[in-house]
Amino acid sequence: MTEHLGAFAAAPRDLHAFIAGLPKAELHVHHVGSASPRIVAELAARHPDSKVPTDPEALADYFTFTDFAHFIDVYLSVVDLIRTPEDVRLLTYEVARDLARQQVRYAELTITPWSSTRRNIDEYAFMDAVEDARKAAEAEFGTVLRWCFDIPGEAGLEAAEETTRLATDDRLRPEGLVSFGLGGPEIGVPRPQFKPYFDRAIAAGLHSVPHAGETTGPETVWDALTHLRAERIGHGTHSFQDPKLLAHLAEHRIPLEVCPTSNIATRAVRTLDEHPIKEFAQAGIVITVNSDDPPMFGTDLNNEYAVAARLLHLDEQGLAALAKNAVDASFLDEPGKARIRNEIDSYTSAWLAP
Ligand SMILES: O=C(O)c1cccc(C(=O)CC[C@H]2O[C@@H](n3cnc4c(=O)[nH]cnc43)[C@H](O)[C@@H]2O)c1
Ligand SMILES: [Zn+2]
Repeated sequence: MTEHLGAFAAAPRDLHAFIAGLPKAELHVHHVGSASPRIVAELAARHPDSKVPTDPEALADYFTFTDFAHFIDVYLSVVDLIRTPEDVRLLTYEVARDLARQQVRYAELTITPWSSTRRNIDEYAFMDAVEDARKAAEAEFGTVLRWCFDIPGEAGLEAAEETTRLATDDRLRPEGLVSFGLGGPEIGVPRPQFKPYFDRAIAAGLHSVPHAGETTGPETVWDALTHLRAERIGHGTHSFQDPKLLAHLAEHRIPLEVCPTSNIATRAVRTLDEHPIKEFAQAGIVITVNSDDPPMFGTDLNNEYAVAARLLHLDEQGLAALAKNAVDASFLDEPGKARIRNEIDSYTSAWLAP
């Protein structure tokens, strides 16, 4: 079993406590990939024919991946556990609870609606379920959720068409939807083919946030910028291989949604010490730190901040700046951003006061 949370211990104890209480925003976290072992067990109990283990130790082994393709296979077995609107609501609400526990004030959750509608969940009931959970989470936990609907690229243009319809049809489109993404494997799934779908989503007012450069090289990031008009890049890990791209991302202030532990768990990067986050910082790129599929990768957002603190030699002020990067790069409205920025500043000042 991979034990990525071990990295958390590497942060000094005080920094660890500082991170735990720091108000944060999470910009790159997947809906199904956030199902905690407790939720997976509950869903599996509802649907006992599933092959997903429910025992936490067996689940930790099950969530150890040989490569990105293996990760997607396992991911889809968890997707198979979500069969009813009530499953969707439970998952969404419990994900919000886990985020709130980490002092996450705002999160953009990536949802793949096509995976649910193709499993015969009624599209209106699906939208009602996520919206109902969003409103309950905000009222009960104080965590504001917004949605990114993503195309599962490997599923092809039919899935792209359906995802675009679900994201742009005024009768369906949920109030919390702010952005449009592209996920799944990158190898053999060229980004330019999705241009017409992104054009429609952008015309409907959605922000463009495709995954790119996670498992392929910098040319995929260029494609995401040029063809999909990306405003932020999901991962962008392999951007470090192209100095011109690094300069472009820095100059145009296009944030990267960096997910360090995810890159190790899917074997996109060999070790945390080899992670290019340092090169991104040196190039002056706006870095946001995120958890991607936290329970599947044995991590959470607090751990990702601890990893970033270690790799970038950040103190409390540096961590507060990192947290504010995520707020600034988010699609929250200005008053909402100002509220979280002020909270970060007050928390940090109080922590550092003699
Ligand atoms: O739902 C299906 O039946 C289905 C059929 C064929 C292909 C797919 C997908 O490609 C789903 C991929 C799905 O994976 C999500 N995801 C989660 N973590 C990551 C990540 O680190 N990098 C890329 N994608 C990720 C993402 O939301 C995709 O839509 C599904
Ligand atoms: Zn992702």
